[in-house]
Amino acid sequence: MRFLKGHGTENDFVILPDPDGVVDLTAAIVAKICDRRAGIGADGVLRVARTKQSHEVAEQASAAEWFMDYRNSDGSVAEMCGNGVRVFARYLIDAGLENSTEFAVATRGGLRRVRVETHGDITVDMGKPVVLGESVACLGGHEYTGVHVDMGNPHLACAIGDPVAQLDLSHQPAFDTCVFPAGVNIELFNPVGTTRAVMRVFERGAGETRSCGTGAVATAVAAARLSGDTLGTWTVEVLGGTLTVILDEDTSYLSGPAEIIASGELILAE
Ligand SMILES: N[C@@H](CCC[C@H](N)C(=O)O)C(=O)O
Repeated sequence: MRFLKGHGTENDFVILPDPDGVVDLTAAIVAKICDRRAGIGADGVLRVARTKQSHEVAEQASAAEWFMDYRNSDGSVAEMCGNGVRVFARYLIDAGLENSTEFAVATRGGLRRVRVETHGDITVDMGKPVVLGESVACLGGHEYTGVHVDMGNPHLACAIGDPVAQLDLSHQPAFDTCVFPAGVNIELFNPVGTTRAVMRVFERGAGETRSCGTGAVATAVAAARLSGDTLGTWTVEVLGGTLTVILDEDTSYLSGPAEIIASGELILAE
């Protein structure tokens, strides 16, 4: 089958166009595609399906033609992926499947409106972040208290005093499984002033990635709380580049680059 490869601030995805809804994506197939040696290699898979044919999100069909069926690199299903939506939107435009500069994409986490900026970046309306309290992540013998933010998917965004560059994220930080029974994406960030944060992330189902869009918004929410605010524009620096997050009264926006870098033929054999 045909595939494309794309990334948003180096959060990378294999895109599988499936307009007729015929691809049966098992967890094993996804994990193999995402394997960086035996497969194409990616943080996740974006299956491009018609919303009206996708029973999980069919109620969004009147607003969005296309459903982003997102899978993590270990094959698990996730509700939302902020960078994924931006790369998905780039694919829809390049493929001529959307002709307007503003449209909606269906996700398991709900409808997300995207806008193509004149300078080429893609902005997503990420919805209003839901703050659900505080919890703790443990890494390298340290306990970091963070903010539990629901972005459609679960996040724990922890401010750390030291530069994030020295963290060892080769293993998942420990977290409270009673608070996060379905797992959690953990952001560790260093606030720099009142409008900038440097972030690293350990994603549920993928390990450390070079960027995470929902994680960048969760980080902005946690960083804003530290500076005694809840609104404003934040620059979130990740290993793979820079994202901009706007925290508004009613919603949040994520902006940044999104690129398609390759296409080819995938031989799907289990
Ligand atoms: N990289 C994504 C988040 C992908 C899903 C996440 N790993 C989860 O399981 O919730 C982003 O850009 O938001």
